[in-house]
Amino acid sequence: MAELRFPDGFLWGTATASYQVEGAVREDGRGESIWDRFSHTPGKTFEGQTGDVACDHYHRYPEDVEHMARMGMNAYRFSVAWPRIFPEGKGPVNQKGLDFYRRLVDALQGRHIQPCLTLYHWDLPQALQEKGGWDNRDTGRYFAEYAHTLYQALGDRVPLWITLNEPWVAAILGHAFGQHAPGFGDFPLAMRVVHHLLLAHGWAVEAFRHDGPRRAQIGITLNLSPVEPATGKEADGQAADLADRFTNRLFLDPIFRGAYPELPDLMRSALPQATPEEMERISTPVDFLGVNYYTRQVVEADPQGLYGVGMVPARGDLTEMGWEVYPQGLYDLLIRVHREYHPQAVYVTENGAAFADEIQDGEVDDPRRIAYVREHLSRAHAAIGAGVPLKGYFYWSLMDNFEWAFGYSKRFGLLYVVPGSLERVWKRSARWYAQVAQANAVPL
Ligand SMILES: CO[C@H](O)c1c[n+]2c([nH]1)[C@H](O)[C@@H](O)[C@H](O)[C@H]2CO
Repeated sequence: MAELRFPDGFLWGTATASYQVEGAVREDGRGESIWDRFSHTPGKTFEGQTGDVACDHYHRYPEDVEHMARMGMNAYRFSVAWPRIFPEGKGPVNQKGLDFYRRLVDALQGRHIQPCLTLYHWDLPQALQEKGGWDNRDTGRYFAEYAHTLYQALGDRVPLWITLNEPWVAAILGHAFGQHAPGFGDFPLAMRVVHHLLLAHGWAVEAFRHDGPRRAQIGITLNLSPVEPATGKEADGQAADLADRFTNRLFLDPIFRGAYPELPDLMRSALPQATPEEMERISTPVDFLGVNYYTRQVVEADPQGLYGVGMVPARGDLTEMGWEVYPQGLYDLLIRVHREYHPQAVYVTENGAAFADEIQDGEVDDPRRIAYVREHLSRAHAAIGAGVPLKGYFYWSLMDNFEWAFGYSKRFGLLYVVPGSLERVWKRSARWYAQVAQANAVPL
């Protein structure tokens, strides 16, 4: 049978995040996070749903690790809840919180699954938010101390470390558009948060280089998407260039080039005046870039739009999130990032889709998810053939979980999570993905 073989040692994993799967939000000394506060604020999430219980991964992780092992996964990307380690964001360590992640890493290693640890996937301790959150530079210092604590506790048992998950989403959706925690609608604030998150990333990488684990690697995960103009008109091309600067290059340029991209005056003036030392720190070299890819953006010149940019509504094959299924975008993005930013290594740290999954007689047949993953993996394979140092792929997500403001209404998982019982049921895509991982090849 025709197949696309991947390089030996390629990582096949799934991804989750603490607030989306763990639950147990009051257990073993965990402090409140900004997502506890936000999800409990009326009107912020679908039907007021919260991550209080989520998938109860905090207690069910042994079963979940067993599912990963049965799927033949050799990697698992998860995030640590900062408020479990420092309930107040700083100060004395909560040992019980640290012990949970030690148990999780033990379970993964016991099944030969490489941990890939994200230090920050949006669940900032609420106590720090009350001191200004990411608008306060000190938060970045506390983040580096939190990172250092984990480096010491887990060290080389975690081969891959990610400082931040999608700082653009944390900054812009959380502080400019108000759709995510902490729920502000203040653009200048959001641009200060962009800079402070990048400083936090730099401090955490410096701490890693200074006395972190020797054989492990550190990087950052960015949400990236190709931006295309709706037409060949010059105005649409300019809109696409601006959208690319504001979404992709806003983080790629500081991290890999040590400077922000040219931005419109209003946007630029909202960024704090960065000193050369700060840009040096932000661009402390990383070992890899994590790419979260879901879809492309198509934009047009629109005087009513933000900075004159209008998003063209996606058409064609759409997921439950309304995102266009556009596998070619993954190839285009990987090639662009490789040629323009030259990361030493790249991982697809998230790629996946929500579809209207239904369980019937204990079965979940999800052919669209199988097609989605097969098409994206074929583009990833082509990118490797074109020279991109792609070392692994993490499907989002291991299981259906708390999809932020959408609550549990969007199912991305390979495992269907039964409401109420939280029983995990393999979707057909889980069995398909297991075959891919075990063969290290995609059947065509
Ligand atoms: C445009 O999609 C973003 O890159 C993106 C999509 N996703 C993400 N970022 C987040 O990293 C996850 O926590 C979400 O659950 C996941 C699915 O929505």
